[in-house]
Formats: sequence, C-alpha cells, structure tokens
Amino acid sequence: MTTIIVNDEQDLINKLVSYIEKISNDSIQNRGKFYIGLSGGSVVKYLCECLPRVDTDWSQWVLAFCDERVVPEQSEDSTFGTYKRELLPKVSLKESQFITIKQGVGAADAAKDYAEKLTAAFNNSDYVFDLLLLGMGPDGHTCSLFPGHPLLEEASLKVAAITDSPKPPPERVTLTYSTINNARNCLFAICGAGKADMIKRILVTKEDLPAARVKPHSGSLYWILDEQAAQHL
Ligand SMILES: O=C1O[C@H](COP(=O)(O)O)[C@@H](O)[C@H](O)[C@H]1O
Repeated sequence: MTTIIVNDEQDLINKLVSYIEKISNDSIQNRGKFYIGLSGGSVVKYLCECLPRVDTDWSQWVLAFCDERVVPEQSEDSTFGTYKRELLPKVSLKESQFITIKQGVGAADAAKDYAEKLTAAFNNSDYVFDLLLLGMGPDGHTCSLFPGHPLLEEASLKVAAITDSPKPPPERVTLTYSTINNARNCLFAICGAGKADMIKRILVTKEDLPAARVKPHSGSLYWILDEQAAQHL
C-alpha cells in the first residue's frame, strides 16, 4: 500500500493526472485497452478537472462505475449523468464508451443487466479493472458498501444490488469486493478535514471498515490524501 499526502485538493488533482496517465498508457500499451471504474461523490469533481489534462489514447478507454445510484440519468444523483454533463464536453470520449446501468428498472434488474454488460465488455466474467478510482464517505463506506451491511460479506456476486443504502438514494448497484480486489490498481482520492477521523481509524488503528477491506489480491493500492484528511496520521 502506498500513501501519498499532498497539500490540497489542487495538488491531489495534479497527482491524479500523473497516476491516471501512467496507468492508462501502460494498460493500453500492454493489453490494448484501459478499463477504469469511476466513483461518485467528491471523486466526480476531481476527475472532471483532472481527466481533460490526461495525455492518453481516449479511443481505448472503457469506463464503468464502481457504484451507481438507481435513479434517472437526468437526476443530480446519477453518477453517470454528472460525468455526462461535466466531463464529456471536455474530453474525446464517446458516450458509448461508458458502461451504464439500465434505466427504468429496479436495483436487482439493474445489477443483473450491469453484470451482463461488464461480461460483454471484458469478454469474460472476471472483470479485471486496470484502475478503480475510489472515494470514501465519512462513515468509511466505499462504492455502495456501507458499515455493518450484509453486502460486505457477499462472496458469490461480482456486482450486487442494494435497496437500503443508509446514504440516499437507497437503491444502488455496486461492485463487490471480489471485483474490487481483483483490480490491478485501486486508488482512493480523499480530501478534507471531515474525512480525517475515518482516515485515522482505517490507516492507523486499522478498524474493519468497508474502505479498509479494499486490498487488491495482486494489484496495487494507493491512498492519495490532502493534508486536512491526513492530519491525524
Ligand atoms: O454515495 C457515494 O459516496 C461515496 C463517497 O462520497 P464522498 O462524496 O464522501 O466522496 C462515493 O465514493 C460513492 O461512489 C458514492 O456513490
């Protein structure tokens, strides 16, 4: 595990540019494509600022979601909807390069459909992402994996539905740990004093919280923190 502490949000975005550029270009050079999983929440803002600065072959990118809220794409809660509005006008990506959840169905059907789309995109059901860009809530959740929720123990599904998310909206689709920990690189991007206590609980006292269970089997794990988030380290 590599922990990187930067001054502030702008420095975190600068760091993301270099990591994403290197990982995407290595992936494309070695395997022809770059499979990335995007998160929602504060990570959206960081990525919408950082990705337009990345020097890469955009045509080889395949973009999916670490989790997604089961809401209409036009909703402010839709992670894809936000990237579509805020990112697509700024980069040479086509909407068809995003693997999105089905609209107009419940979480269970959306999860099943999303898994089928991932299987088609990866040409297998192993879903080895080159990079998962992860956020963490102040309660220690990541993706839509919340403290104490039974989904933390899900061992057979690669993608799961949740209908009782403690953070609204309640219906979501999420990657499970078997997919997350199968990734080549998992990278947390965290800013702000509001995350500092949880960062200490995860990285110092090593409590068993959802974000702490991100431990890629053979991949790399990065935590990029600004000084405020890292203040108790
Ligand atoms: O609901 C969600 O929350 C987490 C953390 O969000 P943040 O705003 O505290 O960074 C996010 O990583 C996840 O993708 C999202 O659906």
